[in-house]
Amino acid sequence: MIPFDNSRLRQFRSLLFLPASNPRAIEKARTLDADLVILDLEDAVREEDKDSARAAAIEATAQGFAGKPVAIRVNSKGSPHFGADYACVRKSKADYVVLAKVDTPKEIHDARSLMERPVMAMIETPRGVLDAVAIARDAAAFIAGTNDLSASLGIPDGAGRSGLAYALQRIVLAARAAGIAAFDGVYNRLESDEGLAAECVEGRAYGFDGKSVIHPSQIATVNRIFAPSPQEVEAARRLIEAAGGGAERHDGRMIEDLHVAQARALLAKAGG
Ligand SMILES: CC(C)(COP(=O)(O)OP(=O)(O)OC[C@H]1O[C@@H](n2cnc3c(N)ncnc32)[C@H](O)[C@@H]1OP(=O)(O)O)[C@@H](O)C(=O)NCCC(=O)NCCSC(=O)C[C@H](O)C(=O)O
Ligand SMILES: [Mg+2]
Repeated sequence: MIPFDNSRLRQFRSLLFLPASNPRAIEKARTLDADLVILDLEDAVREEDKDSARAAAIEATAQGFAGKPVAIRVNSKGSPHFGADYACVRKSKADYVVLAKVDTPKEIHDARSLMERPVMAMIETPRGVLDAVAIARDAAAFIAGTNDLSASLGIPDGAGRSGLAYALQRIVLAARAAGIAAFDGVYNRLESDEGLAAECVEGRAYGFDGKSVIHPSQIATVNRIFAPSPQEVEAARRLIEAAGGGAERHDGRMIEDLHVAQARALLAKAGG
């Protein structure tokens, strides 16, 4: 099995999806500040474009994304496209695979050995949510598929995310129990920066490491909100400096060693 650098995945803030069938988007992605580029072979690509999208994904990963890591999202294990998709990944220079609609731990285990890449699992089916703890054991990271989940749970369009709360918490819980990264789903609206920002704040409060994006205009907001703010960085530095071990008073609150570890993790996410 291919090992993966978990500490690198925990640093990602924005995961940019784009259809592998869209050459302009591929070109554009090379100039953008997303932390991970995901070339989609699944729902964003029309049936008649699947073959050319695979060829484009191979070519795009060979050319690279200006040093940025890149993943290919493949159709689920049960799909008629899975075989050709996995052959595509094997020929590509993708750093990661994103496997859509993961239902069982076996799918991840098999994909990891078939494709010889770390596999990020999309948790976007009721069964996937319920089996998340076992699925996390072989996954490199989780990505919440909030569109598919909402649809399969019967949550009406525009009803907000309250009906997803249990699933989102379970995705983060299972990821943390296995020590892997967890990323929030996409925000579909393209012209509501406020709505996107609110969903990022909510996602960070759930414990997600970062968020999926579908358009260049969403990257800056996600990167800003999922990176520690200058105030958080300053507070973390002061806490580490002040801490002497055990329970102590600091800045009008109690701190212990776990808060020092938390502050160090925050500084690592901030880049030092
Ligand atoms: C959503 C879009 C279809 C909107 O397309 P469009 O209106 O044509 O975009 P713009 O004209 O505003 O684009 C401006 C320029 O930016 C480039 N662009 C657009 N999107 C991307 C992108 N994602 N990555 C890179 N570059 C992008 C355009 O090419 C324009 O460039 P230029 O012509 O040079 O100026 C479109 O944004 C899009 O297709 N987004 C990605 C959709 C996608 O990948 N969906 C699949 C993943 S989401 C999902 O499935 C979640 C999950 O499974 C779940 O269940 O929730
Ligand atoms: Mg989906």
